[in-house]
Amino acid sequence: MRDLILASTSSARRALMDGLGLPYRTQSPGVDEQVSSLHSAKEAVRELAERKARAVHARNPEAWVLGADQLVEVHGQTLTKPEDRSAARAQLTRLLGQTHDIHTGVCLMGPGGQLFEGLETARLTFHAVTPEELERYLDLNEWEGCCGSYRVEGAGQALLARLEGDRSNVQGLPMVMVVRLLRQAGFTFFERR
Ligand SMILES: Nc1nc2c(ncn2[C@@H]2O[C@H](COP(=O)(O)OP(=O)(O)OP(=O)(O)O)[C@@H](O)[C@H]2O)c(=O)[nH]1
Repeated sequence: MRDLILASTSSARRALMDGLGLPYRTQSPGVDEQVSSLHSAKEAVRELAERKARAVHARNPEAWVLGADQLVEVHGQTLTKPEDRSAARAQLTRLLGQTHDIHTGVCLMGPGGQLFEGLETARLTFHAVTPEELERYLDLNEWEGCCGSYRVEGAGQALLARLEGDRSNVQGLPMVMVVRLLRQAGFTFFERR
């Protein structure tokens, strides 16, 4: 059986991989997530997804390693995970009543150094809500650990006026693409264990 590692500390990514039913384990990528400011959001998430996969693969050269990275892009500005409630309020203020893109880069690295990678974008439009409603949403703390400061599978879906793309991409892994990469790499599914 193939040794598959999810190079991630994200509970949302783990939940998505759990749903797929393939045996896997997780390891923290432990990489510096700084990228050149000259990079576009799409270039940044592709580079960081590969950086995470390579870092864990270097420690586990016989394994298959899946890395991912995500950024929100709104009117040319990129948003990562907010550091505190104030940063989350600023992020959501930029997103409410607007349309933004969430980009996720995915990189699958094999024992022989084979690379399978992809990038997926979802486009979301949020309702404009009152400052009082925004404060009530912030009270739910869904902003913690999420780039863009919302959870599309949680109460944050009440902010969502329109979603184009793979909903799982918003949560952290575009599973339609992840399955495509795994199948390209020769993974088989529904094995009796
Ligand atoms: N549950 C949930 N998580 C979200 C949502 N939107 C973004 N995220 C999370 O936001 C994080 C994006 O930051 P990244 O830097 O790509 O990943 P990370 O959290 O640092 O985790 P690593 O994979 O260990 O790098 C991921 O953990 C995503 O799962 C959402 O709608 N729901």
